[in-house]
Amino acid sequence: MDDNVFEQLADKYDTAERKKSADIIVKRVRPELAGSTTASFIDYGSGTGLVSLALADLVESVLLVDSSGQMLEAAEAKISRRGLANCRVQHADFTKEIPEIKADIIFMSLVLLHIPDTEGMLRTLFRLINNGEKLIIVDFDKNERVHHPAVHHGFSYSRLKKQLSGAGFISTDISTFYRGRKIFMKKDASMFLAVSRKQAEQ
Ligand SMILES: Nc1ncnc2c1ncn2[C@@H]1O[C@H](COP(=O)(O)OP(=O)(O)OP(=O)(O)O)[C@@H](O)[C@H]1O
Repeated sequence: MDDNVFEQLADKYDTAERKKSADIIVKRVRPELAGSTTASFIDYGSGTGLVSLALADLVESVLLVDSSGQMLEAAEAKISRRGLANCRVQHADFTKEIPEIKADIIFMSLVLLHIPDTEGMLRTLFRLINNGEKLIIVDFDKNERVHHPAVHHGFSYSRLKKQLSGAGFISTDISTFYRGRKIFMKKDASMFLAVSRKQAEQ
């Protein structure tokens, strides 16, 4: 398929709702990337790049990783149309196979909730982050109104912090930054941002 077809696919996937939530997330994440102009950045579970392509001007390079080839083809079409020379894509599912890649910052937005083994994923991400650098997670706060067999119903600060420290991170700052109507499985919900640090080599 040519770029045009994938742009149409992105248009179909990038609904008004998804764009709105991506805009809210981009606004919250941009200040976290101040001073990161030399950083390599991985967006794990990037989808079509709605969030990370809007962060690309703040970092040295962006690698969009997703388990869906179609999402990545749509992302690639956007990258080439916008001439984003520092962005590329990689097809991977870290729950199945972990590629030989490293980054200064790994970012994961509304993806951890889809991954059954939270601790296993956090340990994997820890290994891929360069010493002294960080993991940024955006996800939903724990929400008793949400019930779905394949999705975590959000995360509590205390449990997630424990899991992050179990994975090796030395510190985590978490804060809720947005509350919205019907944003999580059609239920009212809130989103948090967590920044976890990996110790610099001693
Ligand atoms: N294990 C995984 N590894 C890499 N990418 C993943 C994995 N699981 C999901 N993704 C990607 O993360 C993105 C978001 O996940 P998913 O498609 O399940 O949610 P969604 O369709 O956006 O639904 P929702 O709106 O409920 O979040 C998608 O681009 C998907 O391909």
